[in-house]
Amino acid sequence: MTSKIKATPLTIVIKLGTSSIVSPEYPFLPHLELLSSIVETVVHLRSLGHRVVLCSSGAIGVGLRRMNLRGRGKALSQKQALAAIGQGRLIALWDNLFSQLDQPIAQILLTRMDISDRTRYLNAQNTFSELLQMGVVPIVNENDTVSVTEIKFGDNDTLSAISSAIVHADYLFLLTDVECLYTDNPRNNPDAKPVRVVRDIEKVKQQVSTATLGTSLGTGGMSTKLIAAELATAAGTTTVIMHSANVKDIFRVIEKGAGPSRDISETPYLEEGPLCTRFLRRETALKDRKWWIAHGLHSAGTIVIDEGAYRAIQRKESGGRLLPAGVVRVEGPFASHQAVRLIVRRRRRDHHHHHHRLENERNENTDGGVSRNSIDVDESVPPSPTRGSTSTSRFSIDDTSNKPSTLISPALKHLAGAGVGGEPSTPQLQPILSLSSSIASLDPLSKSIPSSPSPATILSMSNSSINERLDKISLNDTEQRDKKREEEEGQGWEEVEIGKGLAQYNSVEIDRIKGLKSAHIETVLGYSESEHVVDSITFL
Ligand SMILES: N[C@@H](CCC(=O)OP(=O)(O)O)C(=O)O
Repeated sequence: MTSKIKATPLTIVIKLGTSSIVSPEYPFLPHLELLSSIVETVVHLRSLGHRVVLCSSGAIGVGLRRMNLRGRGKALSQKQALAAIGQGRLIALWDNLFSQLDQPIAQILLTRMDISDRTRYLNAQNTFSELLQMGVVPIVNENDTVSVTEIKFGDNDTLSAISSAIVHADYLFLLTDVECLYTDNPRNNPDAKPVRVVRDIEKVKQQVSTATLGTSLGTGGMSTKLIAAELATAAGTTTVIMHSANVKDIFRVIEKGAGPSRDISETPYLEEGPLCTRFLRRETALKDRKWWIAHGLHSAGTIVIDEGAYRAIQRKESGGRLLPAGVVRVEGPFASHQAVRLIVRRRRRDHHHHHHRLENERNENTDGGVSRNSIDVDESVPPSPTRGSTSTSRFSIDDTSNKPSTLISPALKHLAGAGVGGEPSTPQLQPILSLSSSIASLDPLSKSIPSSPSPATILSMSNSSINERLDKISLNDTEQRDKKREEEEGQGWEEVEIGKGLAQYNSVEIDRIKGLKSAHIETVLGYSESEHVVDSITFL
């Protein structure tokens, strides 16, 4: 299989979807042969000195089998109950298989809330690190029992990417029931070609439609895999989509390595070897804290800045901090020290010509809907729609490549949810309501945002009325912002999301001092905590 010589130790995350763990139809039998081969691979990787984390879905599927049910029902509570039934048995199954080869495992159940809170994030990181040092294989799943919409990752592809960032993984393997990303749906289009290497996920997302619902049990699909790849590569993790039946190819992939190079001439070997799609990690990975701000932390509001401010905050001397003078608009409510999205408002750059140029480029470079600039298409391999699997996965690729490209990072769109749209099949993260971290720390909100309840009002409301109220606020905000944006776009302006940062004042305060020099902060607010309104800025 591979040499016995110890390799440079790598940290490897392997994600297995529900379809790889149980059969998608009643009676949801576990794929024991496949699971055993995963276990052998992981133990072999460990014997070569690598650290391995497994991200395992399947709790609901195993729960269904235990209860002898035919379907999981629609209610969230039903899914949660089934996950609670199945998770124990799922981990017992893994423990059983791993213990045959004397490999200890650990169970890690996470929710998005654990990632949004810096202390909990660091605690999770410490636990992972300790386990890996002890030679244990952590097995991660979403903590479905407590994971309601507001705090859900939604799919384990995203969870595995976040786990990869937490452990600073070198590789993330997304094992699924197709071999790789294709230029089109190989089931419907015999000319569909495998995509071997992806250097620019953003381009691929614009050019390949990946609207897939995943299997009947899983929630992921090709689109969530691209989002996961975007998150993981930003954290410095090379991400690989591979058929779970080909799990032993992992050795060949890591033997070849996959540097961050964007230049195909530097990595020609990547186009050969096992059939899979490799997303090359970003040349400059975001540092842990910056990645966490950009992707782990939920943003509570938005600050729109002008182009001058955008130029200023890009300079090193700014220290990644924003002065109030450059603020054009504030969308809240948010408290000081909460994360905010940063958007630059700028004149449209010859939009018409730009659009046409993009169209032309797309037509010139496209074969089966995918540009050759951003990906490498394998002409030699015939399309082979899934093998060895009874899965109902719809690998997709209905063509939506002509849709206008979004100005907002799809990864953030997926994670931030409210107010920035999202793919219909992807669960959205709603505004997180943590009474301890968000509401209790809200500074008094002035009457200048009439729709915003005061903290006292919020605290006296029931949880459901708080949620309703916040939903309304964010809906109003979203509607207003969309309307304003439409008006402005018509007048030759556009707004582009550029990053995130930590607010130094609350939304009402920043609204009052926007456009002013820092020296005036004290005069207007009666005090001045900082001359900056946003700190720790992280660009997308
Ligand atoms: N956490 C849930 C499944 C989440 C999910 O569906 O993930 P996936 O099968 O990877 O799309 C479970 O263990 O059943």
